[in-house]
Parts: sequence; C-alpha cells; structure tokens
Amino acid sequence: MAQKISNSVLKRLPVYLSYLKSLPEDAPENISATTLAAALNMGEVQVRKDLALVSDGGRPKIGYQRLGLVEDIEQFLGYDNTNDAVLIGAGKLGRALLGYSGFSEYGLNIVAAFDSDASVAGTDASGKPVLPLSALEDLCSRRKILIGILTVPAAAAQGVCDLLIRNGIKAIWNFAPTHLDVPPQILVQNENMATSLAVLSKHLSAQMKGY
Ligand SMILES: NC(=O)c1ccc[n+]([C@@H]2O[C@H](COP(=O)([O-])OP(=O)(O)OC[C@H]3O[C@@H](n4cnc5c(N)ncnc54)[C@H](O)[C@@H]3O)[C@@H](O)[C@H]2O)c1
Repeated sequence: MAQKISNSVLKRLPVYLSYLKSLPEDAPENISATTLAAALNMGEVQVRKDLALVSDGGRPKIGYQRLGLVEDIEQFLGYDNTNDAVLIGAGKLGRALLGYSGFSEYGLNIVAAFDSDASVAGTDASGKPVLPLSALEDLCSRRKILIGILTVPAAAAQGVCDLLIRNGIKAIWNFAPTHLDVPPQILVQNENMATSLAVLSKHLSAQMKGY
C-alpha cells in the first residue's frame, strides 16, 4: 500500500471514518461500499476505490468488517500514532484550537501555545501552557516537535514560519490568510477561509439563478 494517494482521497477518508464511528455499537458488523456511498450521498465507484486503497478487508457481497475498516483508515491516516504540535499565536482562534479536545482523535496533541505578548502567558482555560516565544527553541528540541500551527496575524506569519523552521518544524498548519515561502522539504497546509467561501458563494449564486 505504498501507492501515492491524491489529496482528494485523503480528504474523503476522514468523512468515511467519522460516519463509521458515528454508527451505534449494535449496528451491523459488516458494511459495504454501496451502503457507505448511499449514506454519505457519494459515488459508489469512488467509495469502493478509496476503501480498496486503504484496506484489503473487503469481501464480495459482504463488504468490510466495520471495526476493522475503522482501524485500517485510522492507521492509514496515522491517527494511531500521536503527533505533538506547537501553536503560535494564542489569540481568539489559537485558544479555540488549543481548547478543542477532538484533535486527539486525529492523532494531534497540541503541547503548548506561544505568544509574543508576554501578558497572555500562563495557562489556558484548557490547561495547556501559553509560553513566551523565548521558550520555543527549548521545547521544540526537547520534545522533537515536527508540527507547527500558525494562528498569528497575517503580517507576522512569515517571520513566525521562519522561526518554526529554524527550530526543526517540518509541517505547518497555517490559518493566517497569507502565502508562506518555505523550502521544498517543508509541508504547508493552508486553512484559508477566503478560498472555501469563494467556492460556497459561487455554488450558491449558480443555484439561485435556477430559482
Ligand atoms: N478568529 C477567527 O475566527 C479566524 C478565522 C480564520 C482565520 N483567522 C486568522 O487567524 C489568525 C489569528 O486570528 P485571531 O482572530 O485569533 O487574532 P488575535 O489577534 O486574537 O490573535 C493573534 C495572536 O497572535 C499573537 N502574535 C502576534 N504576532 C506574533 C508573533 N510574531 N509571534 C507570536 N505571537 C504573535 C498576538 O499577541 C495574539 O495573541 C489571523 O491570521 C486571522 O486572519 C482567524
């Protein structure tokens, strides 16, 4: 299963996973790609192909053993080994992410937040520490942190990104609405609301024209 997987498959896998995990404990033991596709209103062929990429547990006419499929998808997505991360910018968004307990289900553990404003240092409502930037180097090297979450204003994002890379960060989850210049070996995942909203409003206006 060393095959390269497209981003669109990677985005669909958590959708399957969250549906499978939402089923009650006494739901049928097996589930077919057809049932899953119908429940999620997705194309059956696509679901079948996606599942075959991550699990070899599919049986003709029976489908997949439901719990086995959950395990296969989680293992494929790496949710079974937790990745520690640091978050930079303990403002409104940063604190919301820091307090979100659901990340553990996705194998993400935010160890601490950092902020340039010394007055916000202390402990967050979630119990996670908010530290001054001067403590970043020590924590990143001690805990061998590889993931950085950027929730600083756009104007500060590139500088903080460079600082993270200097401290060994290899993957950046960027919430600041700005492009980041990084060396080729560094992975950046942008969470840009403007692009999502553009898709939403374009679809909506196309639909409204039909009324
Ligand atoms: N609030 C939201 O709902 C939301 C949604 C989507 C995207 N964003 C984006 O997320 C980012 C943060 O938004 P916010 O609303 O939380 O802002 P905020 O002003 O509440 O928080 C920003 C925090 O970053 C800190 N900071 C500034 N420069 C820094 C630096 N160089 N190093 C470390 N910390 C620094 C500030 O002290 C502050 O605590 C922005 O880029 C914003 O566009 C916010």
